Amino acid sequence: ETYTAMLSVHQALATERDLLQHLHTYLEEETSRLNDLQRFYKKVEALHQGMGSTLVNPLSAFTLIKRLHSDWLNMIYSREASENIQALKSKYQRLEQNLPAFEDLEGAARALMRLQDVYALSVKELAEGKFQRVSAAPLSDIHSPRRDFSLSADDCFHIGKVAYDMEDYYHSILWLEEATSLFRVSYGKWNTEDEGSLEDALDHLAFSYFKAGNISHALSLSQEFLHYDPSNKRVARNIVKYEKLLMANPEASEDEVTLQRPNVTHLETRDTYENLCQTLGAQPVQHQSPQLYCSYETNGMALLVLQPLKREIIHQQPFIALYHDFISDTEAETIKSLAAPRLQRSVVASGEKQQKADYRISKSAWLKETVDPAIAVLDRRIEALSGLNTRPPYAEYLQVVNYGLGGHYEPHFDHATSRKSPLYRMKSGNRIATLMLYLTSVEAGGSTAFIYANFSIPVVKNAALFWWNLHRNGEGNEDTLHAGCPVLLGDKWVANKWFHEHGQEFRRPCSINPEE
Ligand SMILES: O=C(O)CCC(=O)C(=O)O
Ligand SMILES: [Fe+2]
Repeated sequence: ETYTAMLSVHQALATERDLLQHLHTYLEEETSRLNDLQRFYKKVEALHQGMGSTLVNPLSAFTLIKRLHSDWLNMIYSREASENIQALKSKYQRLEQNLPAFEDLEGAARALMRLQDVYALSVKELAEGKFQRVSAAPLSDIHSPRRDFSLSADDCFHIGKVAYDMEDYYHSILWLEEATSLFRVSYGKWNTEDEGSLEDALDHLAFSYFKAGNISHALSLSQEFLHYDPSNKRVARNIVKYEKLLMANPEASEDEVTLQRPNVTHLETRDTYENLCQTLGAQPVQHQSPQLYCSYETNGMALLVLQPLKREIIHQQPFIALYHDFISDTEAETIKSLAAPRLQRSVVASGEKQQKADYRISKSAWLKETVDPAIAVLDRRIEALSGLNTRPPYAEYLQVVNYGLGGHYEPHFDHATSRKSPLYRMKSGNRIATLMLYLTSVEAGGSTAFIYANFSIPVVKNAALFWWNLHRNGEGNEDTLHAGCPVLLGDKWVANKWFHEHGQEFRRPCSINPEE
C-alpha cells in the first residue's frame, strides 16, 4: 500500500525517478535513431540533386541499385525502434511490483475528499492548489503551500470517478463539475496519458445529477454530450427518459436539489470533530483558568533533576498534559528510522480481532526495548514522567505511527470498551494511560482533537502528550474520546506508549470515587 504512509509515498517518488531515468535513456536512443534516419535522408536527398547527370557514372548507378536493393530495406526494417521500446517496456515491467495499485489511487482520491470535507475546502480552489474554505466569506487561506500545484482535468476526472464508482454522488458531482469545466477549456487537446475526456466527464456527471435527483442538470449535460458525440444511442435514450420525467413532474426542474454529504455512521461526533480539526489546535481561550499552567517538574526523580520536564497542563478533567522537548531531534530521527523498515498498515480493534479500517489511515511498527539502546533510554524517561511501570506486559512496546495521505485516526478510545477486546490478550488489564510523542511537525492539519473535552492540540514536534484513559476505579473515562485529524500538508509521525492497569497498583492506587 502506497497511500497509507508518507514513507511509502516517498518510496513511490524513488520509483518514478527510476522510470524517468529509463525514459531518458529511451529518448536518447530514439533521438540517435532518428538522427541516423535524418542522416540517411539527407545523404540520399543530396545525391538526388542533379542526379540525372551523375547517373552516367557507373559508380553512382551502382550505389542507386544497391540502395534500392538493400539500404532502404535495412533502414525501413531496422529493429532498433522496437528494440528500444521493448527495452523500455521490460524496465517498466521490472518496476511494476513497486507501482501503486488501484486501491492506492482510490485511497489517494478518498484522502483528497476527506481533506475537502473535514477542512471544508472548496474543490475549485483545491484543484488550483489552494487550500481555502468553502463558506467563510471572504475565502480564508488555511494554508498556502510554498509551491503551487494544480490538478488537471483528468486528475479531477479520476477523483470524481472514484466517488462515482462508490455511488457517492455528492463528491462525484463536485469533482466531475471541476473536471468538466477544465476539459471544456482544453477541448481538442488530447494528452496520451489522459484516461478521461470531456465526453466521459459529461456522461458521468449527468448520471450523478440524475442519481442525486437533479433531472434538469442531467438533461442539459446529456444534451451537451450529444453535441460532441451525436451518434451515442445510450445518451440519446437517456435524454428521452429525462425529458419524459421532467414532463411528468415539471416542478422537478425548478427544485434546486441540495447535495448531502454521505452519512458516515461511525461519525456521530462529526461536527465537533471537524470544528476542532479546522481550528488547527487554536481554539479561542474561553476562560483563563488558573488550573492550566506551565511548570518544571522533576517528579522527585534523579533522572529529571538536571533536565526537568517542561509541563503544560492542557486540561484538568480529564487530566491532559503536554511535555515540551521531551525528546531530542536525534531521538525522534532514531525512532523513525528504527520503525521505517518495520511499518505495516495500522489496525484497529474490531470485536475480538484486529483489522484495517478506513477510519485509521497510517502504518505503524512496534519497537521493543531491546531493538536499540535509545528505546531503553526513552523508556526510563517515560517511567520518570509518568511514575508508571513500562516493563512488558505492564506497558506495550512503543508503537510508532506514520500517517499517510490525508492520514487520520477518527474519534476513538485508546482503552478497551468491551471485555472481548484484543487489548486484554496481554492479560494485564485495560490501557490505564497514554503517552503520545510527536516525532515530526506538520505544515498544516494533523492536530490531536479531544472531542468531548472540546479542544485540540496542534502537532508540537518532540513533545509528549499524557493522559489517563481510566478513572481510578478502573472505568473508562468517556471524556478521553480523541482523534488524529487528517494531515493536510506534511509528514506526521507519532509514537504511542500505552500503560496497562496491572503493575501500577502502587503507582496509581485505585479509588472507589468515580470522579477521580
Ligand atoms: O495522531 C494523533 O494525533 C492521535 C493518535 C492516536 O490517538 C492513537 O494513535 O491512538
Ligand atoms: Fe488514540
